Amino acid sequence: MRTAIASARRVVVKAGSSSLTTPDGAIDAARIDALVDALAGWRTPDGGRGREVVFVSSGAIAAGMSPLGLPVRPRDLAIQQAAASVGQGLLIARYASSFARYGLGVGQVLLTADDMMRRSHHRNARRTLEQLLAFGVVPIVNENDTVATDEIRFGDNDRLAALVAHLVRADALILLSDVDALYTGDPRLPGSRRIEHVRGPADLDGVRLGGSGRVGTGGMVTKVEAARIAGVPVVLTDAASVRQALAGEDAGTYFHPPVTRPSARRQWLAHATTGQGRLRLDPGAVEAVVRRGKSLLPAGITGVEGDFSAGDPVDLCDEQGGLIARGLVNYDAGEIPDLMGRSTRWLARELGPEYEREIIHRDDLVVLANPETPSRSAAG
Ligand SMILES: Nc1ncnc2c1ncn2[C@@H]1O[C@H](COP(=O)(O)OP(=O)(O)O)[C@@H](O)[C@H]1O
Ligand SMILES: N[C@@H](CCC(=O)OP(=O)(O)O)C(=O)O
Repeated sequence: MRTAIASARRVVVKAGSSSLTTPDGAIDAARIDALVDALAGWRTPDGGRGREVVFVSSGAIAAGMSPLGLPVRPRDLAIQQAAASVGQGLLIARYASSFARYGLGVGQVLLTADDMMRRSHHRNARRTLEQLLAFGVVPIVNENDTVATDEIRFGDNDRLAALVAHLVRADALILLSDVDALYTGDPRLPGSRRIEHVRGPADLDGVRLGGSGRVGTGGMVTKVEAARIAGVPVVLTDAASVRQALAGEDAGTYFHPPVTRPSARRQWLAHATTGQGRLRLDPGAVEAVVRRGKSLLPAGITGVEGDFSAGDPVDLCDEQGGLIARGLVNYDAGEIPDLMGRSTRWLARELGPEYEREIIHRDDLVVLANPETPSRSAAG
């Protein structure tokens, strides 16, 4: 028994396009009803309140294919957006009538990656979701496909689901796909075995994470990444197993949570933001920030790139350009060259006491890489 899941009071459940639509691009009403049966049943086991579900639903583009006469999933962004516009309305209408069978209302919440990054939008989204839950309504979240451009899109909803789990401080995340678990390789190939538990990156050594099916987008790579960043227990399985998954039974693949859950602010900084510029640090500053949890001072900075403003998230890199941390910067990009390499005492004496402040305060910093392991390049 997975007790952390069985005792969860608030869960985020994400279903991929392949679980909600037919391969030719139409809503699969029977499967949606079956999924809603399971979610409504879990939510009100004894007709009472107290368990809450936030449902992240993909499938807008896929559901718009057949009505628009599109034989295959479109690649062109404008056609995808038109399909999403048609399909999203149909999906929500279907959820509304399906949940109505249980006397439950639904609320549509469409979000972009930019909404997750901007603190004020993020706060508003959280308030709305909390209010919907307080009304006993089931929020149904999707990416706002009609305004998302290729560069900033989530594309798949796996990462969005993990960010929504952060946003509502969910107890668990359930990812539903058209495969019942993560396998050691593409499950369509002979010899692939189900992985029951993932406790850390070592459990994924040698696992081949393939691409998506006919109507989905991210494949397994984005699901494993979502499980890595969720910060809570995650189950990856198929829609037919959602009841067992929510009951904490042995279904699909169970991703164990980290020993300590990061603060909401650090989760937001690490996973919902992108650096608006880069600061290069000397080895002493890397050591202070990564190992000693110190604030970043001007003395340890050797380079600055980008056109950011005070308050923006910026990436911190080591001398090789490897990404080591991200933080909310206290100065505009244009101010930093005059401060770099200087002690705070010198800056306060020469420029005034307001220049004594850190470049990034340690409460606004999150470490992203351990310098003992090769760091990812921040440029990519
Ligand atoms: N190692 C693996 N384990 C499980 N499934 C895999 C693996 N590698 C590739 N896949 C494929 O990933 C697909 C699911 O991804 P995707 O189509 O994006 O789903 P969804 O629409 O549910 O988000 C499955 O159909 C499966 O064939
Ligand atoms: N927002 C998009 C999600 C696209 C998609 O295919 O996602 P997924 O099925 O989760 O891999 C939609 O609703 O069509």
